Amino acid sequence: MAKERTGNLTVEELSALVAAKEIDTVIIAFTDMQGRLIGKRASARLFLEELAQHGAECCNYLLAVDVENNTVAGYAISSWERGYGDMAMMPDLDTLRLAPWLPGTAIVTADLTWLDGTPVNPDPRQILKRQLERLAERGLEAFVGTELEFIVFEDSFREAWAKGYRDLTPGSDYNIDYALLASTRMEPLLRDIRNSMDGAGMYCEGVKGECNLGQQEIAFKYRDALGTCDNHSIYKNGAKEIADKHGKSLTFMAKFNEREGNSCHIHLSVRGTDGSAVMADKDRPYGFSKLMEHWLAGQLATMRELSLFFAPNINSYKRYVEGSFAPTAVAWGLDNRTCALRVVGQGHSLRAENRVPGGDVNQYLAVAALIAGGLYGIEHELELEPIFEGNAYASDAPRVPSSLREAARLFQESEVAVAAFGEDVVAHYLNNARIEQAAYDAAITDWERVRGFERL
Ligand SMILES: NC(=O)CC[C@H](N)C(=O)O
Repeated sequence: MAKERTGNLTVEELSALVAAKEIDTVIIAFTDMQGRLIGKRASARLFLEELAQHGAECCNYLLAVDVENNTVAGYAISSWERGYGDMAMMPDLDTLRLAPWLPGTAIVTADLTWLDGTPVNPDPRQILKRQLERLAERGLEAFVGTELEFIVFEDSFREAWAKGYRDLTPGSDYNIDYALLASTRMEPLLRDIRNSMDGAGMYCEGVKGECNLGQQEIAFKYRDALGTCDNHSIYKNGAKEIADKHGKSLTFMAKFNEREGNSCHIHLSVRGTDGSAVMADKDRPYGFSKLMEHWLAGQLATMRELSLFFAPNINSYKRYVEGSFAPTAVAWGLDNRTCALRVVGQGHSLRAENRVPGGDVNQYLAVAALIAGGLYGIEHELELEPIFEGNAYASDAPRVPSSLREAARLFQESEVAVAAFGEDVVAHYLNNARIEQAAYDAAITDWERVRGFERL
């Protein structure tokens, strides 16, 4: 059998590529609060000689700025008072990979630590790792798939910026759900993204058109939760870099216009660490084990209070529109796309698809929240509410929060969040939400001018 080419690299393989002058640059990267891939490019030689073992420093404000990279107040770990010192990006060498769309470049994902080696608690990757440890303490392991949708535009990123993101030309002129013809026009870009990600160690399953103009979804095979979340950031950043090379742009924002939004459905299945199908029991209703019932019940019970981690931006909440395939009802159903939790699969693959996150989600935080919710259900042996059948948009089920303000208030009152993530992490992300809310409250939008300038 031919050796599977994965795109992942060992340090020895990297050394050989550096010696052969095929790789000269290593990007050391982490995912920030906003879900962006952040880091530095290092000479591959320096990486091999020093950084692989000792890490690379970066300013600790990288976990304490807003989207505009403004220094903003209210963070315990990072401030003018503390002198905005350094933290370290410690490469996780298991994540070393080629980045075939960047000449001569490899990428490694890093954990953030203080200079004494202790973890930086608000680092999204560490937040997820702690929840994975809690699962492992119960003999459980999570497998995850994230399904990012995005919208392609003919305009380059710089043209789109210069136009204030108005009057852009989408990659198609009509709804292209599963459409092959119009998607073919985008295929040079889409294929480049897919093949590049395969070459970076991901298993790309394919691509399909979606409902909005120019909207697409590239699917990747599920894998261990941490691996999927690491891949997610590399893919998201890489897809934009590749679009840029093609002179086009694409966006993952949750709701670009009043048509269909960009989702990031998260599929999460749980197995015993011994490989057993702990969520399935064919002799019980729907084939769910008691554990599965508690797990789903916990996710439903905590969905509203943890939604800040599913929907982190002002814009995220505009996606929750009746009849848009984005959920509004906190309910579960079997293969029911009107419910927030859509249960699918069987045996090992029996799982809930959480339809709440949009393309703007920070995947580490969302998966951490799903695990925290599920564990809460297991710990308290919560009973699963009856299945929802029919159109959940028209139901009286509790609603997904309708604004960042509401989500932040619920998160602030959440005992589950404090117990699972720690007070410092909760305070950190509440500060981020408050700052984003304040920036929005201070902004005067196009919508207001169009309505008010002449007519009011
Ligand atoms: N494939 C789908 O179910 C579409 C999802 C929809 N685009 C959303 O924003 O939720």
